Amino acid sequence: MNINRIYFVTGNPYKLAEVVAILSEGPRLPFELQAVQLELPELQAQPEEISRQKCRLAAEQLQGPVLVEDTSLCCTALNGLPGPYIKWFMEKLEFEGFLRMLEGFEDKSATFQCVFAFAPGPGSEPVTFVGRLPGRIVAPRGPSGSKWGDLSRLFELEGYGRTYAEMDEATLRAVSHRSRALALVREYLLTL
Ligand SMILES: O=c1[nH]c(=O)c2ncn([C@@H]3O[C@H](COP(=O)(O)OP(=O)(O)OP(=O)(O)O)[C@@H](O)[C@H]3O)c2[nH]1
Ligand SMILES: [Mg+2]
Repeated sequence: MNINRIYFVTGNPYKLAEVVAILSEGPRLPFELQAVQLELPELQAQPEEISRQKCRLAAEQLQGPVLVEDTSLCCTALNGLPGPYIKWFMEKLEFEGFLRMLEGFEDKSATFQCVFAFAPGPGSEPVTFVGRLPGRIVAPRGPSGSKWGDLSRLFELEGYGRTYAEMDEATLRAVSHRSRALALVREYLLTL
């Protein structure tokens, strides 16, 4: 396939910076990654389908190869909710309300899930890549005002005893849901 530039489409500058940083490590990809700041509609569906829909819209709008990503936070006690709607839950409930929602449940386990979707152009069925990070929801710990907001202070990574906000960048980059998914994206892009 003759691709020399892929658009990474997101409205979130932190997500963009992280994707660029992770992809710039390791073997060099034979494509230029070009950031496009665009807020795409996220239609109601299962996480992988939300990403595929974002990807189809982006490929249509930009008429070229596109990569998008959507992050979910899935609570076991809530059968996977809020999932892809976590952004709106945090905006409307703030962290106190979110914690209250889980108060009645003993099981506080949760998973960060990241779904990338890639399409070589409009009209192509997007391919998806999933990365997961297990943990649990805890009372907030770590600096407030960090780039991912309060959610990062509520999620404690399994096996680390530290919240997302308390982790150092290098360790996170090695283990995060986004890094795990991007390892699969890289593997796929290298086959094109
Ligand atoms: O603690 C965190 N560590 C992370 O690594 C992380 N990645 C995303 N998020 C948050 O989860 C929601 C997903 O929303 P999301 O995937 O739709 O992102 P977005 O709307 O900001 O950008 P985009 O959809 O334009 O790409 C948003 O509230 C993000 O702030 C994270 N929180
Ligand atoms: Mg979004």
